[in-house]
Parts: sequence; C-alpha cells; structure tokens
Amino acid sequence: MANNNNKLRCRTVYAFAREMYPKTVKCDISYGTAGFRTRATDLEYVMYRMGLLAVLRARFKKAVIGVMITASHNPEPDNGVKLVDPMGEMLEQSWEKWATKIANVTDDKLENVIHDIIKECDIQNMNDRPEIVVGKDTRPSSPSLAKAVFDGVLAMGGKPIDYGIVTTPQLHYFVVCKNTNRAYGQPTEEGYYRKLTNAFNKVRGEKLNNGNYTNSILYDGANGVGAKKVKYLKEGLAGSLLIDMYNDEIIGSGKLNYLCGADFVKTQQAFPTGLPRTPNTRCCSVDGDADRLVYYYLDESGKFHLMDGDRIATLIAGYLKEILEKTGMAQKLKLGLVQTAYANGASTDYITNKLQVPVACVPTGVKWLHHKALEYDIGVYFEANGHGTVVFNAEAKEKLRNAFQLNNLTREQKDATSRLINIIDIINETVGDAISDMLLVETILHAKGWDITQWEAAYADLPNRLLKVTVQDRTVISTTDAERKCSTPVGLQEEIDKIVAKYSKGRSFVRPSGTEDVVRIYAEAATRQDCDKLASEVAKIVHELAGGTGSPPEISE
Ligand SMILES: CC(=O)N[C@H]1[C@@H](OP(=O)(O)O)O[C@H](CO)[C@@H](O)[C@@H]1O
Ligand SMILES: [Mg+2]
Repeated sequence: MANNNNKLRCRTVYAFAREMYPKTVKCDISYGTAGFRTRATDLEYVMYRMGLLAVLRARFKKAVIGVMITASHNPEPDNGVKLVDPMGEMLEQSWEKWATKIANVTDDKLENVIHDIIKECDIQNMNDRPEIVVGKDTRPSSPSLAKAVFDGVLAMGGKPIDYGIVTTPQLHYFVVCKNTNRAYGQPTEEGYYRKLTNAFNKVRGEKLNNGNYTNSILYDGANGVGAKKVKYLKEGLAGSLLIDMYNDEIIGSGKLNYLCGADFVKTQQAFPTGLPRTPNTRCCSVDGDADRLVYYYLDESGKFHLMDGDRIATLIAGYLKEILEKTGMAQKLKLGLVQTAYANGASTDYITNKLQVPVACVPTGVKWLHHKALEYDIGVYFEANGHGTVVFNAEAKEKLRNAFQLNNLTREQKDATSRLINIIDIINETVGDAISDMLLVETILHAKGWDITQWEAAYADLPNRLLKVTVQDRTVISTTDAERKCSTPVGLQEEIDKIVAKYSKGRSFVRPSGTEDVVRIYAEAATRQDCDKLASEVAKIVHELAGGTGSPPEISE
C-alpha cells in the first residue's frame, strides 16, 4: 500500500512539474551565497522544485525545514529562495549540489534526480509528512512564487506551513522553535516579539535614558518587510525605545531598497532618501528582508558617518568582554569574533590589539561565519554589510544559569550574570537579525551612556571602496585563504600584489559574487585618494586579465 501511495505521489510530482511548472529557462543557475537569486520571472519552476527538495531534506533530517522567498537587498524585480536547515543554519553544503541539480535538470529528468537523492541519501521514510515552514518578503512576485513552493511541498507529500510575509530571521527563528520543541521560543510572530521585547525591557529597566544616550532613533525600513514588522515590535517595546519610522512602503510610495536600506547606505556610503537630515541624530537602516543593519548619522556640517557591521561587531564583542569579566567567568567562557575579508582593517586591529578578543576570518556568506562562531563558547560574527549575530553554546548558557543559582557570587557578579542571561534573549541566535541586532546595540549604548559619536570614537575606519567588474565568466576567478588571494586566472594575484604594495596600509582582494553576475573588488588604504586609486587600478587589471566586458568601473565623486 505504502509503495502504491508513493508511486501515485511521484506521478503527481512529475505531472505537476510538466504541466504547471515547466522549466522555462535554458541556462543553469547555481545555489549561491544565499540560495538561488535571479529575475522573479525565471523562478517559478525553481520554487516548485525547492518545495520538493525541502520535503526530501526534512525526511532526511527527520526535522522541520524552512523555505524563505526573498531577494533581500536586490532590486524589486528580482527574487530568490533558500532552504533553512533544522537549527536555523543555511542548507548544508553537501546538499547545495542537490539543489543546483534539481533546479537545472530538464523536466523529463526530474524524476531521475529525485531518485538519485533518495538513493544516495538513503531516505527510507518516504511516507513521512514533514512540516515545511514557508515565509516570503514583500515583493509583488512573492505570493505566486510561494504558491509554487506549496505545490512542490504538497506534491512530495509534505505539509506546508504558511507564515506569510515575515523577515528572513523570523523564519529561521520559527524553524528552530519547532525543532527544539519550543525550547527556543514560541513559533509564532507574537512569540518572537514577546521574547525579544520582554528581554529588552527587562535589561533597560526604569531608566530609559542614560548619560548621553537618549532612547529615540530614526529607522529606515527600506520600504520592505522590516518596515512592516517594526510596528508590532513597537507595541511590545511600550515606549522603552522610540522608533521613528521612514521608508515604509505603506505610507509613502517608495520602492523596495531604492535609494534606501542597509545595502544602499553601506555600498554608497551615503544618507538614504526619506529620512530627515537632522544633525547628530542616531539613524539605522535595515535591508529588504531585515537581516542586515547599519547605523549612521550626519554631523553639523552635513558629513555622513557610517557605523557598519564591523562597528556593530566591535561594540558587541567589547561589551560582552566587559560584562563577562564582571561575571567572574571570563576565564571559563571563550569569546571570539568572526569576520570576512571585507572587514575594515582598522576594526580587526582594534578588536585584536585593543580589546584583545581573538578574531577569525572566513569566506563571505553567513554559512561560513555562523559555523565558525559556533567554535567559541560565545561567538560574535558580522559581515561588514551589517549581517551578523551572537551565538552562545549550550554549555555557556548552562554555566551562566548555574552560576546565577549559586549563592557565592558578589552583588556585581550576580547583576552582570543576570544581565547577560537576559541579553541572550534579546539576540536571535539563529541568524543575523536587523531587529534583534538593533535592540542589542541600543541596549549596549544605553548601558554605556553613549551617543553615536562616542561609539564612533573607538577607532577610525580606513577609507575603503567596493567596486563591481562585469566579466564574461566570473568563475574564471577562484580564490583561497578565506578569499583574500586569488589562485586563477594565473598571474592576477601577482599583479594585485604589485599594485597594493604602492599604497600605505593598502589591502585589496577580488572574488566572484555568489549573488550577482559580477566580480567584486575591495580596496582600502590610508587615504581616500589612495584607496580610490588602488580600487581603480585593481578593477582595471581584473578587467584585463579576467575577460572583462564593457569598460572598467569609474569612481565618481
Ligand atoms: C560584499 C558583500 O556584501 N557580499 C554579500 C553578498 O554576497 P556576494 O557573494 O558578495 O554577492 O550577499 C550575501 C547574501 O546576502 C552576503 O552574505 C554577502 O556579504
Ligand atoms: Mg538580507
């Protein structure tokens, strides 16, 4: 009987694939840094197939799997999809190849790929009906793409749970809540807000302002889901933090991520549209799926000052170190910070030499950062673009809770331990989360009594520049040493080394993007002028040696 059911189901899978979601695009796509991402019009069959794959993955892991439909900071006509593994991690690497295979195979071979997966992974429980939690961002294409995912999940015999429009980190949170039997929290939006805001309000206490810190902030919602969700957050905050919201697509007519949002602010190093230009006021921006956060302000002369992911990471790591020392457990709990090659050299210097917290460097992409951070008892990780979080291992949490129960702590140790335990609940440990990170930054600034200029004073960023070069085939560039050196095309690294050597504090590296069809160039140097010259020279050599198309990028002032 079970076998017959299976056959019937398989027929539905392929009939649906051919009739409703035929493969319409000839060229291959690959599961990149953040899943599949391309024009929304090219994604229907990919979504259906990801629905199928999610069920297979869930049966293999015997757990709930997540599917998030978003293209994050990319323009509105784009969309994307990624699978979320049981503990909120990105899809395990060994399955990325299956994702790529299943997405690219022709309709008539889909069956073969599914059989290969079942066989190679030895999935025996094909009659299980696992839950697949599905979320989407606010893009106009998201509802129909979500329908394709549901159809895939249903055709494969899974149970789709529709969370509607949610932030990417909320979806990760729901997956973890479900897989931990609610130990991590309630798998509902309300549960999410309650967990974060209860902890935030508790740590903040009665005194809403402190020293130079004032409890109000200007918030740029990027005209996306991050704007929608803050409204609910505000209810839970009940005035403890006053969030003045801008770029809310419902009120204004702004376009998603257009001239606003965390990616715009970081890459353009510019103040977004839509916010009042009030000097010395703390502002923050999130991106299109609210997993990135950056802070910034304008000074009296109108000059823009950016507090990116590196600054957020150093603020958090520095504070956690300080509070750990106060708990008396600094020797027992290993704290570390994980960055990528895009981290500003000045931030790495500061955290290594001044704060004396160990720093590790990994390739771009949350999966690498998150994984590495788990090697510490308390691991802070951030990409320079503002994506990051803190992870505490189970042992660290237990040690803190046990210590708090004991009666042999001094008053200061007890206060610090209780504060740290509450801070864990402000943090969404499952993945970088702009909303939760904002609450954490606000908690730390409040504790220190700092305004944004005092935060900025910790160290001075080296001027830096990000450029994109378009080439015929970006895979001709391969990298090593956490992407800091390129191994092909032959000779390119030597040329980059020669250029870099000319500039004081110069550093530059190039790598193919995992989300766009471009090669990314990063450069930093002691002065703005040198940095821009360095970036242009490296872009030019990449264009020359890696098959550039069009003309190399120009830096406009
Ligand atoms: C320089 C940069 O910001 N790269 C971003 C970008 O990846 P690329 O592989 O560089 O396209 O998108 C990723 C997903 O959002 C993010 O993890 C990463 O940091
Ligand atoms: Mg994002």
